[in-house]
Amino acid sequence: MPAMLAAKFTVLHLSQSPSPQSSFRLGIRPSPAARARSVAPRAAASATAVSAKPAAASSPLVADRKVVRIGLPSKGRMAEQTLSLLKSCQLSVRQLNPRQYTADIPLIPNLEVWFQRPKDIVRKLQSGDLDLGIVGFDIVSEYGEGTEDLVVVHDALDFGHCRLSLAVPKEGIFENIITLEDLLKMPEWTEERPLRVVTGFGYLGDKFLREKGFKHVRFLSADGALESYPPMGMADAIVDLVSSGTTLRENNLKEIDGGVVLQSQATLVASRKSLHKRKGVLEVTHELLERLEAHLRATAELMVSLHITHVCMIILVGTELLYFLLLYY
Ligand SMILES: Nc1ncnc2c1ncn2[C@@H]1O[C@H](COP(=O)(O)OP(=O)(O)OP(=O)(O)O)[C@@H](O)[C@H]1O
Ligand SMILES: O=P(O)(O)OC[C@H]1O[C@H](OP(=O)(O)OP(=O)(O)O)[C@H](O)[C@@H]1O
Repeated sequence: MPAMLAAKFTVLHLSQSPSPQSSFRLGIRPSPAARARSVAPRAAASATAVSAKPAAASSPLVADRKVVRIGLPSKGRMAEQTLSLLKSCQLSVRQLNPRQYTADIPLIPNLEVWFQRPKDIVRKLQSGDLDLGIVGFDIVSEYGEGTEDLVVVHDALDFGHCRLSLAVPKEGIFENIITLEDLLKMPEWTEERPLRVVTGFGYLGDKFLREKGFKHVRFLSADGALESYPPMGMADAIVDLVSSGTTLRENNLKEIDGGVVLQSQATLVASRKSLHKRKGVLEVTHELLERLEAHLRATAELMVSLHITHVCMIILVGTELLYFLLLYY
Protein backbone atom coordinates (compact mmCIF):
# COMPACT_ATOMS: atom_id res chain seq x y z
CA MET A 1 0.00 0.00 0.00
CA PRO A 2 1.42 3.43 -0.84
CA ALA A 3 2.33 5.83 1.91
CA MET A 4 -0.76 7.58 3.14
CA LEU A 5 -1.04 10.71 5.16
CA ALA A 6 -3.00 10.36 8.35
CA ALA A 7 -5.36 13.24 7.66
CA LYS A 8 -7.80 14.06 10.41
CA PHE A 9 -10.95 13.44 8.45
CA THR A 10 -13.74 11.08 9.20
CA VAL A 11 -15.77 9.04 6.76
CA LEU A 12 -19.50 8.77 7.15
CA HIS A 13 -21.40 5.77 5.87
CA LEU A 14 -24.98 4.84 5.65
CA SER A 15 -25.92 2.33 8.26
CA GLN A 16 -27.99 -0.65 7.13
CA SER A 17 -30.54 -0.52 9.88
CA PRO A 18 -32.01 2.88 10.64
CA SER A 19 -32.16 3.87 14.27
CA PRO A 20 -35.67 3.69 15.71
CA GLN A 21 -35.26 7.25 17.01
CA SER A 22 -34.55 8.86 13.66
CA SER A 23 -35.62 8.34 10.10
CA PHE A 24 -32.02 7.47 9.23
CA ARG A 25 -28.63 7.24 10.81
CA LEU A 26 -25.09 7.89 9.69
CA GLY A 27 -22.13 5.90 10.92
CA ILE A 28 -18.77 7.49 11.58
CA ARG A 29 -15.30 6.03 11.90
CA PRO A 30 -11.69 7.15 11.39
CA SER A 31 -10.92 7.29 7.70
CA PRO A 32 -7.22 6.96 6.78
CA ALA A 33 -7.08 3.18 6.32
CA ALA A 34 -10.13 3.26 4.10
CA ARG A 35 -8.61 5.81 1.76
CA ALA A 36 -6.51 3.24 -0.10
CA ARG A 37 -9.67 1.49 -1.26
CA SER A 38 -10.36 2.66 -4.73
CA VAL A 39 -13.19 1.34 -6.85
CA ALA A 40 -15.26 -0.72 -4.47
CA PRO A 41 -18.31 1.20 -3.39
CA ARG A 42 -18.87 1.58 0.29
CA ALA A 43 -20.41 -1.41 1.99
CA ALA A 44 -23.38 -0.04 3.88
CA ALA A 45 -22.84 -2.44 6.75
CA SER A 46 -19.31 -1.22 7.43
CA ALA A 47 -20.37 1.62 9.69
CA THR A 48 -19.17 1.14 13.23
CA ALA A 49 -20.72 3.94 15.23
CA VAL A 50 -23.86 5.96 15.05
CA SER A 51 -23.27 9.60 15.64
CA ALA A 52 -21.00 12.30 14.29
CA LYS A 53 -18.70 14.10 16.74
CA PRO A 54 -20.27 17.35 17.97
CA ALA A 55 -19.02 20.50 16.27
CA ALA A 56 -17.40 23.20 18.39
CA ALA A 57 -20.13 25.06 20.25
CA SER A 58 -18.46 28.42 19.63
CA SER A 59 -18.68 28.18 15.85
CA PRO A 60 -21.99 29.54 14.56
CA LEU A 61 -22.99 29.09 10.93
CA VAL A 62 -22.17 32.01 8.71
CA ALA A 63 -25.68 32.73 7.49
CA ASP A 64 -29.05 31.54 8.58
CA ARG A 65 -30.19 30.32 5.18
CA LYS A 66 -32.96 27.83 4.66
CA VAL A 67 -31.67 25.90 1.65
CA VAL A 68 -28.88 23.35 1.66
CA ARG A 69 -25.96 24.10 -0.67
CA ILE A 70 -23.72 21.71 -2.56
CA GLY A 71 -20.62 22.81 -4.47
CA LEU A 72 -19.77 21.05 -7.73
CA PRO A 73 -16.62 21.59 -9.84
CA SER A 74 -17.28 24.44 -12.26
CA LYS A 75 -14.58 23.39 -14.71
CA GLY A 76 -11.65 21.09 -15.13
CA ARG A 77 -11.56 17.35 -15.61
CA MET A 78 -14.01 16.53 -12.83
CA ALA A 79 -16.85 18.85 -13.85
CA GLU A 80 -18.44 16.68 -16.52
CA GLN A 81 -18.01 13.40 -14.67
CA THR A 82 -19.62 14.85 -11.56
CA LEU A 83 -22.73 15.82 -13.53
CA SER A 84 -22.89 12.46 -15.27
CA LEU A 85 -22.53 10.58 -11.96
CA LEU A 86 -25.40 12.59 -10.49
CA LYS A 87 -27.47 11.98 -13.62
CA SER A 88 -26.91 8.22 -13.26
CA CYS A 89 -28.33 8.54 -9.75
CA GLN A 90 -31.48 10.27 -11.11
CA LEU A 91 -30.14 13.52 -9.69
CA SER A 92 -29.84 15.52 -12.91
CA VAL A 93 -28.59 19.03 -12.37
CA ARG A 94 -30.75 21.71 -14.03
CA GLN A 95 -28.83 24.83 -14.99
CA LEU A 96 -31.15 27.38 -16.55
CA ASN A 97 -28.37 29.71 -17.64
CA PRO A 98 -24.96 28.16 -18.43
CA ARG A 99 -23.24 31.45 -17.57
CA GLN A 100 -24.62 31.45 -14.05
CA TYR A 101 -22.98 29.67 -11.15
CA THR A 102 -26.14 28.31 -9.61
CA ALA A 103 -28.40 25.41 -10.55
CA ASP A 104 -30.78 22.99 -8.91
CA ILE A 105 -31.61 19.31 -8.72
CA PRO A 106 -35.37 18.98 -9.24
CA LEU A 107 -35.53 15.76 -7.22
CA ILE A 108 -34.25 17.51 -4.09
CA PRO A 109 -36.08 20.85 -3.95
CA ASN A 110 -34.28 22.25 -0.91
CA LEU A 111 -30.84 21.68 -2.44
CA GLU A 112 -29.07 24.53 -4.24
CA VAL A 113 -26.13 23.76 -6.56
CA TRP A 114 -23.15 26.16 -6.74
CA PHE A 115 -20.50 25.64 -9.41
CA GLN A 116 -17.10 26.53 -7.97
CA ARG A 117 -13.41 25.77 -8.50
CA PRO A 118 -12.44 22.66 -6.48
CA LYS A 119 -10.20 24.61 -4.07
CA ASP A 120 -12.98 27.11 -3.45
CA ILE A 121 -15.44 24.32 -2.70
CA VAL A 122 -13.23 23.23 0.20
CA ARG A 123 -12.70 26.80 1.39
CA LYS A 124 -16.44 27.49 1.27
CA LEU A 125 -17.20 24.29 3.16
CA GLN A 126 -14.89 25.55 5.88
CA SER A 127 -16.44 29.00 5.94
CA GLY A 128 -19.97 27.59 6.03
CA ASP A 129 -21.03 29.03 2.66
CA LEU A 130 -21.42 25.48 1.35
CA ASP A 131 -22.72 22.44 3.23
CA LEU A 132 -21.70 19.69 0.82
CA GLY A 133 -19.30 19.32 -2.09
CA ILE A 134 -17.92 16.89 -4.62
CA VAL A 135 -14.14 17.23 -5.01
CA GLY A 136 -11.01 15.12 -5.32
CA PHE A 137 -9.59 13.72 -2.10
CA ASP A 138 -6.32 15.48 -3.01
CA ILE A 139 -7.98 18.87 -2.74
CA VAL A 140 -9.81 17.99 0.49
CA SER A 141 -6.53 16.85 2.04
CA GLU A 142 -4.50 19.85 0.85
CA TYR A 143 -6.95 22.65 1.52
CA GLY A 144 -8.66 21.02 4.51
CA GLU A 145 -5.14 21.03 6.02
CA GLY A 146 -5.78 18.40 8.66
CA THR A 147 -8.61 20.31 10.33
CA GLU A 148 -11.70 18.60 11.64
CA ASP A 149 -14.11 20.97 9.91
CA LEU A 150 -14.72 18.53 7.06
CA VAL A 151 -16.34 15.13 6.97
CA VAL A 152 -15.67 12.82 4.01
CA VAL A 153 -19.14 11.38 3.54
CA HIS A 154 -18.18 9.07 0.66
CA ASP A 155 -14.52 8.53 -0.15
CA ALA A 156 -14.80 6.46 -3.34
CA LEU A 157 -17.07 7.92 -6.02
CA ASP A 158 -15.11 5.95 -8.61
CA PHE A 159 -13.88 8.71 -10.90
CA GLY A 160 -10.98 11.16 -10.92
CA HIS A 161 -8.54 8.43 -9.88
CA CYS A 162 -5.01 9.75 -9.54
CA ARG A 163 -2.09 9.81 -7.14
CA LEU A 164 -0.03 12.65 -5.74
CA SER A 165 3.49 11.57 -6.40
CA LEU A 166 7.13 12.67 -6.13
CA ALA A 167 9.04 12.64 -9.43
CA VAL A 168 12.57 13.56 -10.56
CA PRO A 169 14.39 13.72 -13.91
CA LYS A 170 15.34 10.37 -15.46
CA GLU A 171 18.86 11.49 -16.24
CA GLY A 172 21.77 13.50 -14.84
CA ILE A 173 22.35 13.23 -11.10
CA PHE A 174 19.11 11.26 -10.73
CA GLU A 175 20.00 8.54 -13.22
CA ASN A 176 20.54 5.90 -10.52
CA ILE A 177 18.01 7.26 -8.05
CA ILE A 178 15.12 4.82 -7.81
CA THR A 179 13.75 4.95 -4.27
CA LEU A 180 12.94 7.60 -1.70
CA GLU A 181 15.84 6.23 0.34
CA ASP A 182 18.22 6.84 -2.61
CA LEU A 183 16.97 10.41 -2.91
CA LEU A 184 17.30 11.00 0.83
CA LYS A 185 20.89 9.75 0.86
CA MET A 186 22.09 12.00 -1.98
CA PRO A 187 24.97 14.16 -0.70
CA GLU A 188 23.89 17.06 -2.91
CA TRP A 189 21.18 18.32 -0.53
CA THR A 190 22.52 20.72 2.11
CA GLU A 191 21.23 23.70 4.00
CA GLU A 192 22.77 26.01 1.41
CA ARG A 193 21.63 23.90 -1.51
CA PRO A 194 18.40 22.14 -0.55
CA LEU A 195 16.33 19.80 -2.73
CA ARG A 196 14.03 22.17 -4.62
CA VAL A 197 10.54 20.72 -5.00
CA VAL A 198 7.86 22.46 -7.04
CA THR A 199 4.25 21.68 -6.23
CA GLY A 200 0.70 22.94 -5.97
CA PHE A 201 0.40 20.77 -2.83
CA GLY A 202 2.69 22.54 -0.38
CA TYR A 203 0.98 21.28 2.77
CA LEU A 204 0.87 17.60 1.77
CA GLY A 205 4.27 17.64 0.07
CA ASP A 206 6.03 19.24 3.03
CA LYS A 207 4.34 16.94 5.56
CA PHE A 208 5.25 13.86 3.52
CA LEU A 209 8.92 14.70 3.04
CA ARG A 210 9.36 15.71 6.67
CA GLU A 211 7.82 12.44 7.81
CA LYS A 212 10.22 10.59 5.51
CA GLY A 213 13.21 12.27 7.16
CA PHE A 214 14.12 14.92 4.55
CA LYS A 215 15.78 17.91 6.21
CA HIS A 216 17.09 20.08 3.41
CA VAL A 217 14.09 20.80 1.20
CA ARG A 218 12.78 24.03 -0.28
CA PHE A 219 9.26 24.10 -1.70
CA LEU A 220 8.35 26.30 -4.64
CA SER A 221 4.71 26.91 -5.33
CA ALA A 222 3.17 26.71 -8.80
CA ASP A 223 -0.27 25.93 -10.17
CA GLY A 224 0.34 24.33 -13.54
CA ALA A 225 2.90 22.90 -15.96
CA LEU A 226 5.00 21.69 -13.03
CA GLU A 227 6.67 19.10 -15.25
CA SER A 228 8.48 21.95 -17.04
CA TYR A 229 10.35 23.13 -13.93
CA PRO A 230 13.08 20.43 -13.67
CA PRO A 231 13.99 20.53 -17.40
CA MET A 232 14.21 24.32 -17.14
CA GLY A 233 16.53 23.99 -14.14
CA MET A 234 14.07 25.77 -11.84
CA ALA A 235 13.47 22.76 -9.57
CA ASP A 236 15.01 19.35 -8.83
CA ALA A 237 11.79 17.46 -8.25
CA ILE A 238 8.01 17.82 -8.48
CA VAL A 239 5.10 16.66 -6.34
CA ASP A 240 2.12 16.49 -8.68
CA LEU A 241 -0.92 14.45 -9.66
CA VAL A 242 -0.30 11.46 -11.90
CA SER A 243 -2.77 9.09 -13.51
CA SER A 244 -1.53 7.55 -16.77
CA GLY A 245 2.06 8.76 -16.24
CA THR A 246 2.18 10.15 -19.80
CA THR A 247 2.94 13.74 -18.79
CA LEU A 248 5.87 12.64 -16.63
CA ARG A 249 7.25 10.36 -19.35
CA GLU A 250 6.96 13.00 -22.02
CA ASN A 251 8.91 15.41 -19.88
CA ASN A 252 11.69 12.91 -19.06
CA LEU A 253 10.65 12.53 -15.46
CA LYS A 254 10.16 9.37 -13.36
CA GLU A 255 8.23 8.62 -10.21
CA ILE A 256 10.27 7.74 -7.14
CA ASP A 257 9.51 4.35 -5.56
CA GLY A 258 7.84 4.98 -2.22
CA GLY A 259 7.11 8.54 -3.26
CA VAL A 260 3.32 8.34 -3.45
CA VAL A 261 2.05 11.00 -1.08
CA LEU A 262 -1.64 10.25 -1.51
CA GLN A 263 -4.10 8.20 -3.58
CA SER A 264 -7.07 10.22 -4.71
CA GLN A 265 -10.47 9.96 -6.36
CA ALA A 266 -13.66 11.98 -6.23
CA THR A 267 -15.31 12.24 -2.81
CA LEU A 268 -18.49 13.65 -1.32
CA VAL A 269 -17.53 16.00 1.49
CA ALA A 270 -19.61 17.84 4.09
CA SER A 271 -19.05 20.64 6.53
CA ARG A 272 -19.14 19.14 10.02
CA LYS A 273 -20.84 22.26 11.36
CA SER A 274 -23.55 22.07 8.71
CA LEU A 275 -24.19 18.38 9.39
CA HIS A 276 -24.79 19.18 13.03
CA LYS A 277 -26.45 22.53 12.87
CA ARG A 278 -28.14 23.27 9.58
CA LYS A 279 -31.65 22.00 9.20
CA GLY A 280 -32.08 19.62 6.28
CA VAL A 281 -28.39 18.88 5.66
CA LEU A 282 -28.46 15.39 7.21
CA GLU A 283 -31.58 14.44 5.24
CA VAL A 284 -30.09 15.68 1.95
CA THR A 285 -26.79 13.92 2.72
CA HIS A 286 -28.67 10.73 3.43
CA GLU A 287 -30.59 10.97 0.15
CA LEU A 288 -27.39 11.61 -1.84
CA LEU A 289 -25.51 8.80 -0.12
CA GLU A 290 -28.28 6.30 -0.64
CA ARG A 291 -28.47 7.05 -4.36
CA LEU A 292 -24.70 7.12 -4.84
CA GLU A 293 -24.31 3.81 -2.97
CA ALA A 294 -27.05 2.17 -5.04
CA HIS A 295 -25.55 3.35 -8.32
CA LEU A 296 -21.96 2.39 -7.41
CA ARG A 297 -23.07 -1.02 -6.14
CA ALA A 298 -25.03 -1.69 -9.35
CA THR A 299 -22.06 -0.64 -11.48
CA ALA A 300 -19.69 -2.88 -9.51
CA GLU A 301 -22.08 -5.84 -9.87
CA LEU A 302 -22.37 -5.21 -13.60
CA MET A 303 -18.57 -5.17 -13.92
CA VAL A 304 -18.32 -8.48 -12.07
CA SER A 305 -20.94 -10.12 -14.27
CA LEU A 306 -19.28 -8.76 -17.45
CA HIS A 307 -15.98 -10.15 -16.21
CA ILE A 308 -17.53 -13.58 -15.56
CA THR A 309 -19.11 -13.59 -19.05
CA HIS A 310 -15.73 -12.64 -20.51
CA VAL A 311 -13.95 -15.45 -18.66
CA CYS A 312 -16.65 -17.99 -19.68
CA MET A 313 -16.27 -16.96 -23.33
CA ILE A 314 -12.50 -17.37 -23.17
CA ILE A 315 -12.91 -20.86 -21.67
CA LEU A 316 -15.53 -21.78 -24.29
CA VAL A 317 -13.46 -20.54 -27.22
CA GLY A 318 -10.36 -22.19 -25.73
CA THR A 319 -12.14 -25.54 -25.36
CA GLU A 320 -13.49 -25.42 -28.90
CA LEU A 321 -10.07 -24.52 -30.23
CA LEU A 322 -8.51 -27.42 -28.32
CA TYR A 323 -11.20 -29.79 -29.64
CA PHE A 324 -10.59 -28.56 -33.19
CA LEU A 325 -6.80 -28.99 -32.86
CA LEU A 326 -7.23 -32.50 -31.44
CA LEU A 327 -9.51 -33.43 -34.35
CA TYR A 328 -7.25 -31.88 -36.94
CA TYR A 329 -4.07 -33.56 -35.74
N1 LIG B 1 -4.31 13.38 -14.41
C1 LIG B 1 -5.38 13.22 -13.68
N2 LIG B 1 -6.11 12.11 -13.77
C2 LIG B 1 -7.22 11.94 -13.04
N3 LIG B 1 -7.69 12.86 -12.16
C3 LIG B 1 -7.01 13.98 -12.05
C4 LIG B 1 -5.83 14.22 -12.80
N4 LIG B 1 -5.39 15.43 -12.50
C5 LIG B 1 -6.26 15.91 -11.61
N5 LIG B 1 -7.22 15.05 -11.32
C6 LIG B 1 -8.35 15.21 -10.39
O1 LIG B 1 -9.19 16.21 -10.93
C7 LIG B 1 -9.28 17.29 -10.01
C8 LIG B 1 -9.42 18.57 -10.81
O2 LIG B 1 -8.24 18.72 -11.55
P1 LIG B 1 -8.12 19.90 -12.62
O3 LIG B 1 -6.69 19.91 -13.07
O4 LIG B 1 -9.18 19.76 -13.62
O5 LIG B 1 -8.39 21.12 -11.66
P2 LIG B 1 -8.88 22.55 -12.07
O6 LIG B 1 -10.35 22.61 -12.18
O7 LIG B 1 -8.09 22.95 -13.26
O8 LIG B 1 -8.45 23.31 -10.77
P3 LIG B 1 -7.59 24.62 -10.65
O9 LIG B 1 -7.46 25.24 -12.01
O10 LIG B 1 -8.39 25.42 -9.69
O11 LIG B 1 -6.27 24.16 -10.10
C9 LIG B 1 -8.02 17.19 -9.16
O12 LIG B 1 -8.20 17.80 -7.91
C10 LIG B 1 -7.86 15.70 -9.04
O13 LIG B 1 -8.69 15.18 -8.01
O1 LIG C 1 -0.42 11.13 -15.62
P1 LIG C 1 -1.20 11.89 -16.64
O2 LIG C 1 -2.39 11.13 -17.14
O3 LIG C 1 -0.34 12.40 -17.76
O4 LIG C 1 -1.82 13.18 -15.90
C1 LIG C 1 -1.01 14.05 -15.17
C2 LIG C 1 -1.30 15.48 -15.47
O5 LIG C 1 -2.69 15.76 -15.19
C3 LIG C 1 -2.75 16.92 -14.36
O6 LIG C 1 -2.72 18.07 -15.13
P2 LIG C 1 -3.96 18.57 -16.02
O7 LIG C 1 -4.02 17.83 -17.28
O8 LIG C 1 -5.22 18.52 -15.19
O9 LIG C 1 -3.56 20.05 -16.30
P3 LIG C 1 -3.07 21.19 -15.28
O10 LIG C 1 -1.56 21.05 -15.23
O11 LIG C 1 -3.53 22.44 -15.93
O12 LIG C 1 -3.74 20.94 -13.95
C4 LIG C 1 -1.47 16.88 -13.56
O13 LIG C 1 -1.14 18.16 -13.05
C5 LIG C 1 -0.47 16.36 -14.55
O14 LIG C 1 0.16 17.39 -15.28
